[in-house]
Amino acid sequence: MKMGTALIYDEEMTKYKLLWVDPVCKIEVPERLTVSHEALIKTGLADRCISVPVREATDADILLVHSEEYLEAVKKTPYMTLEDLQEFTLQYGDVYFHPNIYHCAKLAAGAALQLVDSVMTGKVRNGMALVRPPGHHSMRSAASGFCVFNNVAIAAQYAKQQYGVKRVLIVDWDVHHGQGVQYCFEDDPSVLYFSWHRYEHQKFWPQLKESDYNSVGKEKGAGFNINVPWNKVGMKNSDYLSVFCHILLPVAYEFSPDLVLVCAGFDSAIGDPEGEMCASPDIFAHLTHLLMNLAGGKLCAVLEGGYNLTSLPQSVCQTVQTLLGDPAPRPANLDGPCESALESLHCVRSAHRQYWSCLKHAAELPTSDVTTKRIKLAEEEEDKLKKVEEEKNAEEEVWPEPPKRVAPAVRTALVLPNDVACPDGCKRFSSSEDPVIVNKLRKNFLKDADDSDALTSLSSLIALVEKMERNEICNGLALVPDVSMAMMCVVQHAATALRNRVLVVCVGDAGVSSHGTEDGKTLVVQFSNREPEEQKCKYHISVCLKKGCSDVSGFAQAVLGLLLPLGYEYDPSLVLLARTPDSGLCDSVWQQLTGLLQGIAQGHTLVLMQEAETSCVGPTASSLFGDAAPSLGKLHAPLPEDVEALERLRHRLQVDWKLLQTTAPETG
Ligand SMILES: CC(O)(O)NCCCCNCCCN
Ligand SMILES: [Zn+2]
Repeated sequence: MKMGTALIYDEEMTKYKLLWVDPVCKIEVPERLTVSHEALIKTGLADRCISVPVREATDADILLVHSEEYLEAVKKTPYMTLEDLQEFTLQYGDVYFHPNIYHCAKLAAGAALQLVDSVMTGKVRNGMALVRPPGHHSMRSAASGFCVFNNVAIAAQYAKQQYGVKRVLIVDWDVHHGQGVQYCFEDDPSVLYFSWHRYEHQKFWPQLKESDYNSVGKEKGAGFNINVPWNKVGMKNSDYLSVFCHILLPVAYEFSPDLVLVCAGFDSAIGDPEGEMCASPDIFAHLTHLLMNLAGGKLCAVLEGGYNLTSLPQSVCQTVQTLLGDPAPRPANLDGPCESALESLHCVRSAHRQYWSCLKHAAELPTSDVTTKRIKLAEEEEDKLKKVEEEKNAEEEVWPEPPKRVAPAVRTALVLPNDVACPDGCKRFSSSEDPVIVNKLRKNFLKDADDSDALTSLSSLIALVEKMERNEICNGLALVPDVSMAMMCVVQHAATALRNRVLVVCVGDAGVSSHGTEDGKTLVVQFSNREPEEQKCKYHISVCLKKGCSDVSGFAQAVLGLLLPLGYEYDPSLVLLARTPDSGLCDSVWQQLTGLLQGIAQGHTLVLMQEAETSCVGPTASSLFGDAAPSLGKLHAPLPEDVEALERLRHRLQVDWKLLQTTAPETG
C-alpha cells in the first residue's frame, strides 16, 4: 500500500522580512517560500500531496532544545520598536528579528512537528515542510544564521519523546554547517547527525574548528556526528553522490534509524550565492531517493536554506517529486569526485573508521600532516587565482532546466505463469505473439523450438522491455523457466534495439552471458560466493562474498559502496536484476536492492526470477511498485575478509570507475 506525501506550507511564514540594511541577511527573503510553493502548484506536484496544516510549537516543544531565558527573550520581540529589534539582534550573528518572526518561528517548528506526527502515525509515508525562518544554526540560547528555533532538532527530540523513536538520522544537505544541531546531539548516540558544508579550511562562515571532519561527537555520542567539509567551492553531482555512497549510506544502514529527518537546505545547488557549488537541482531527486528505503520510508524533509530563486524551487520540486515516488531523472555525466572532495572523503572515513564497522578498512589518515599542509598550500595558491576568476563570473551561473520526469502510465508489469496470482496494483503482462520476435527467439534461443511456454514467456519479456524503452511501463518482473537464457535474450535484444546501455545485476550463480561487455554496451555485476577466475574486463565484475548474499551486512556494503556508484557512473537505460534460487538472499535485503536500483535508468528495472520462486513475487512487486523496503535492522560487522575483498576490488576498479574512489590519488 503506497501511502501519500505530506506537504506543509502556510503563507503566514512569508510575513516577516529584514527591516533595515544588512548585506549579510538581505538574501533571506519571503519570496524564497512563495516561489517554492508556487512551483509545486504550477507543476501539479502540490495537488498530488496531502496538505497538512501548520501549528504553533508550544513552549514545551521549544524547550526540548532551547533554554527558558532564550525563549522568554524571543517572546518579547513582537512588542519591540525597530530600534529595540536592531539592538536585540546585535547579540547574535548573521540573523535578524522582526515583530512577526517569533510567530513564524513557532509555525516553522510546529510545521516540523506536524510532519513528524503525520509520518509517525502512518497518515503519510513521508513529507516536506516549506518553512522559514530556518533552524539548523540556532542553539540552546542563541539565534544564528537566519535561524530562531532549531526546527529539526526540536522534531528529533519530539519524535523520541512522543513516539519512543530509538534512533533518528538527521541528514543536513544544506551548504552550511548546522552547528546548532551538532551541539544539541553531540553526546547523544540516539541521533546520528550528518552534515556537509562549505568550509574552506575554516575560512567560510561560521568559521568553526568544530565543523571539521574530526568533530565526531563526544563521550557516548562519539561516532554519531559526521562532518564533511567542502574545502573548495564548485562541488558537483559526483562529489555529492560519492559522499552518499562511501560515507552516509554505509553508516546509515549500519545505524538503521527508525526515522529520517532532512535539514533540506538547497543553497548547496548551483547558482546559490552562499554555496557557490555546481550541483544541479536534479541531484536532490537522487539524494532523496537514496534515503527513502531507510526507516521503512519514514522521511521528513524540512526546508533550511536556499537563496537562488531559480534553483531553489527547481530543487524543491525535484525533492517532492521523488517523495511522491516518481522515477528520478538520469544523472547527467558523472565524471568522478574532484581531488579536494576525495581529500575530505578520505579524512572523514578515516576519522570514523573506529566507530563504524563498514569503514573499518578505510585508509588511514595521511600520517604526516605535511602532506595535508602541502596540499593546503597548493590549494591556497590555486584558490587565489580561481577567486579572481570567480568574482568575474559568479553571477552569470546558468544551468539547464531539470528534465521532465514523466511517470509511465503503468508502473509495474508482471510476466507470470497463468497459475501465479498477480499482486494487486500491478498489471499482468503478456504480449501478443509478435511473429517477428517469436521467429527470432525460435532461431536464436530455443533449443527445442517447440517449447511453447518458454517461447511465450520470452516473447512477453521482449515486448515488456520494448514498452519500458518507450517509457510506457516503468518497471517489471518476470518469472521465467530459465533465468540465464532470459538474461541473455534480454541483453541481446537490448544491445540491438535499445539505444543505450544495460546494467545486469546478477545475484547468485546463474551463468551470465558476457555479451556486450567487451564494448561496454553491457555492464555485468555478479554477486556470488565463488572466487571469480581472473577479472574479465572493466564491464564484467564479479563480487565474491564469503557467505554469498546470505551475509546481510557484507552484501549491503557491497551494494552501497560498489554497485550503486558503478550503476550511477555507468548510467544505463535499463537495469536487469536477476536472481537464482541459490542466492541465499532474504526478502528484506532483496527489497532494499530492488528499491535502491530504481534510482538508476529512470526506474526502468526488470527483475528476472526462476518460476519456482513464486513466494518472492509479492515482496518484489511491492518494492517495484514503490513501497519502501523494510528496514534491515542494525547491521552487525561484515566479515573482515569480505570488507577487505571489497576494498581490494574497489581499489582495482577505481582506475576505470571514478565514483569508486575514496582517497585522493597519491600526489606526486
Ligand atoms: C539556513 C542557512 O544555513 O542557509 N543559513 C545560512 C546563514 C548564512 C550567514 N551568512 C554567511 C555570510 C557569508 N556569506
Ligand atoms: Zn545554508
